[in-house]
Amino acid sequence: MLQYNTDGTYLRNGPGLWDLGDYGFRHLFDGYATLVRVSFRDGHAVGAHRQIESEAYKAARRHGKVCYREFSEVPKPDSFKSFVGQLASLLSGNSLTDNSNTGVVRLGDGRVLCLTETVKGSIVVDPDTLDTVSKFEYEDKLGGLIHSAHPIVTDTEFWTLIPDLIRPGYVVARMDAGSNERQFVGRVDCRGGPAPGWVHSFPVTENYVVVPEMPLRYCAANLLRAEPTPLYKFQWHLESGSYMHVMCKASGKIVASVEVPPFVTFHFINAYEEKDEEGRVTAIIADCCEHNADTSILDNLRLHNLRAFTGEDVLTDARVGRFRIPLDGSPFGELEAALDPEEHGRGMDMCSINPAHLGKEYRYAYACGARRPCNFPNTLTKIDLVEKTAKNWYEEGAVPSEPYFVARPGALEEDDGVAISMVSAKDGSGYALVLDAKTFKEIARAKFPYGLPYGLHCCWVPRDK
Ligand SMILES: CC1=C(/C=C/C(C)=C/C=C/C(C)=C/C=C/C=C(C)/C=C/C=O)C(C)(C)CCC1
Ligand SMILES: [Fe+2]
Repeated sequence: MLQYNTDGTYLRNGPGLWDLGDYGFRHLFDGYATLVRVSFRDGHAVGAHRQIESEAYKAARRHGKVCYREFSEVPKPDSFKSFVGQLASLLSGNSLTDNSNTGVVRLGDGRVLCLTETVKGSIVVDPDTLDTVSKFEYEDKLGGLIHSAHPIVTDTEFWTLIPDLIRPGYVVARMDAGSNERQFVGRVDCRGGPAPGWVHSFPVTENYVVVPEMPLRYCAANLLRAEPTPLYKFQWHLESGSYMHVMCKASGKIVASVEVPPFVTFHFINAYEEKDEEGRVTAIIADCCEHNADTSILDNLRLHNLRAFTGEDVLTDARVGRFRIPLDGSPFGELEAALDPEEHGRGMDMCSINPAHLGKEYRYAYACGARRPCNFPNTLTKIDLVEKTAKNWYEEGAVPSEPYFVARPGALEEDDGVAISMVSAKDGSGYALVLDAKTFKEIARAKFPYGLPYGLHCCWVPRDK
């Protein structure tokens, strides 16, 4: 029995199936999407899980092999002729996967959408039955084969970033809730390197969209390769420089474009406008889970490494990277740790915040941290960005997923609510864990009758919506 007074459904998406008969994927991000739901009602929790019926998943089941280009694996060409065919289908996007194994969002109109980095991998699901309902197709002419896996979604709108690999840059687009038509807002041209930097996510403030350009850039040649390269579909171009661009949401104009120290991030936490005493915006503050400009995290997340913990501390260090992007025309921005990374064991990823603070000044972030030695983030951490401290939850041998913040209905304080995570216990069993977001102490746990695979991102569907 759960003593928890918010009714609704917690959904979590992630790559949950890595084996096809005798064949096993090698990277965490390749797995076919598994959707999990935990519905809270009158103090009770009921759970379910289901595979998302993407074309890539169905074809793999049918043929017993990889049939589309996944994060690291590609279908094996049977002959040179078929390789040429694959090349053509890559350019048209036909061979790209629609395995929507990364995020799940509830749109303003109530539709629930699972997402990955390919545009075609946007799939509408039913949050109650976990049925795969339909493809989500854009009804506009913006095109693009890939996009940021994390759009910014509110009750009224949807912001997305579309990298342009032909003319290196990014298109910023917005869409009204209830619509399938993105509107072009503006374009950012890359300042360095042969291709745009990987944009798994990006932050916004009330008035601006922040476009990161990191030196880990898409690589057309690696997209074509049959075997995974050390950086998969990407390449590290330290010489290209790293930049942060700021676009005005209303006009689409770039109001700042600064060079920053090199960085590697997948997940931005939040951003807000810094103001002076007269209320003028002087800078943009943008926070992210930053991997100390080291791409080894991608290697850390190979299944071979994740399944073989030897007791050695192999998880690379990460921090809350805080960018300060001045709006006074200065050419450089700053990047520093927002708090001492030791506070969260130098592990930092899979973050959430109180959505009421999206794009605004905020104090708390929830994420996965580390208790060392470890090969994967193994704690839940609540970051206090004002006090520069962290509260940590840890259970020996357990692997928790993203702590997802859900506000208490009627909450006035930023941390009045719960953080929900799904935990794989040391013995292989699993449970949903509900932490009081204020104290970061356990309120409840609901055991599953069986263990579930690791998963990535979450959303919350309130019961009366
Ligand atoms: C399928 C294609 C691609 C796919 C890219 C995908 C599926 C990217 C997924 C990225 C994810 C899930 C990133 C999550 C990061 C989590 C971290 C760092 C957690 C750390 C824990 O400490 C492209 C690569 C876009 C190319 C086309 C084909
Ligand atoms: Fe992500």
